[in-house]
Amino acid sequence: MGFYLGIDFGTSGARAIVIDAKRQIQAERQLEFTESSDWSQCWQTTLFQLIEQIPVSLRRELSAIALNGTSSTVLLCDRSGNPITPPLLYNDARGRDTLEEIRAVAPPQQITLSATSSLAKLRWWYHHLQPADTPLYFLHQADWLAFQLHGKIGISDYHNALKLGYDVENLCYPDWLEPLTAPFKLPQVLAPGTPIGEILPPMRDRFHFPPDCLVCAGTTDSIAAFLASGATSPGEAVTSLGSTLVIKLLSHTRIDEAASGIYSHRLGNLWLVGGASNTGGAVLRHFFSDVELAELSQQINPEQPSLLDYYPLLQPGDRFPINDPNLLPRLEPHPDNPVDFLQGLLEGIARIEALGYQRLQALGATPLTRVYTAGGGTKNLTWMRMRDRYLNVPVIPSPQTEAAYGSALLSYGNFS
Ligand SMILES: Nc1ncnc2c1ncn2[C@@H]1O[C@H](COP(=O)(O)OP(=O)(O)O)[C@@H](O)[C@H]1O
Ligand SMILES: O=C(CO)[C@H](O)[C@H](O)COP(=O)(O)O
Repeated sequence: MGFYLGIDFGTSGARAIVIDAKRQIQAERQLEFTESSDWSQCWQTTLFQLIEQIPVSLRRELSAIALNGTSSTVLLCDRSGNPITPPLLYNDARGRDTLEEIRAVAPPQQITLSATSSLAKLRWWYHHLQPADTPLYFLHQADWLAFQLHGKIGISDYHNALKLGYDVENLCYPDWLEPLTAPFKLPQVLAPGTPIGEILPPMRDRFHFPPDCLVCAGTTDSIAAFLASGATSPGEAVTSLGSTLVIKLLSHTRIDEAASGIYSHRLGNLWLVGGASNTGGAVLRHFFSDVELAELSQQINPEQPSLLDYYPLLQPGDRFPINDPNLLPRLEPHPDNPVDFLQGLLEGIARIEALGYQRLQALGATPLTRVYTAGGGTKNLTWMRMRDRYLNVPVIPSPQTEAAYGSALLSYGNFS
């Protein structure tokens, strides 16, 4: 007995990692999402297919499972967990029109004051769905996926619940939130990693899990990447260069500033301060294949700054370090040489990252000492060198870059 399973639902695919009690990886599997018109169905199928790919000898000895999902990807379900409307994805900004009603009651620097926050999405549903005669449960992606395994409806963790307005300092929903969230049922919130319950018998039988295998409260994808990195000292940070750019700095001080989309997750008795930008690998992938990215990057001289001044976005709107749902992309002029264009994009993203860290320092976060890097951009050493130049601290790949590894550690109990 003694294996731990972490499952990461990212923006473009899902990964599973099994570790042993010495934190060594015993199995790793991944699946890309296919373009889907039914996301919840796609996630459920992917979850089950991923589990099936884990060697049955490991599954038979699993002690615990934890999942992470993309932050602010949310669902509305009936009491059996059936989604009653398509999920709203992490970057869906349709809630922008509800910000005034949130601003009217929320404290001024609340992270819910963002067009993509979970609360803004809940308010959008409130205004656009027919009233239901049965209770409707508001869940995050990670909550809903864990529910498939433990079967208890309405349970979340305080990482996922932050952008819904949960008070992570006092561990309760604040009074100002109640009038905004009725009549929806909000999840009960547990500390990430807390055991929720044993695996459901049909899941146990289908996947050959032991009956006492526990399903634990999860986290968000970029916090899981932080946990995987091994960063533990205040001043250490992790930048996730996946489809989006997310930065997280471990700090003694809590910081929340709505105008720059800066917020603080709780991590033990410290804070993970930072924010998430819509820039990142998704913009690179729009213009280049991964093979082109690798080849063209080798032709860039990282010591020679580009003269291009891009703010790479695929559509108007950013969350951090400028929280403005109407912010325009800046991708002109477009040089003929693809190497120059790619250099402009990589530098533009590096400048946004540096601006984010500068803002955190200006607001009083613990001084930055080093930046670990997780996500698909980690393999780009040219980019790493450019970022080193902008950040002025060592930029190094995380020893473990996969969020699924962080969730596996969570299920092992390291962070509860
Ligand atoms: N050599 C590279 N340089 C920079 N970015 C890369 C490179 N290879 C892949 N990527 C980027 O990595 C991203 C995928 O990373 P990943 O961590 O899997 O994302 P997510 O989990 O957010 O979907 C893609 O958007 C792609 O553009
Ligand atoms: O952009 C994202 C989707 O990949 C990030 O997961 C997200 O917004 C970061 O949020 P959090 O700090 O709550 O983990």
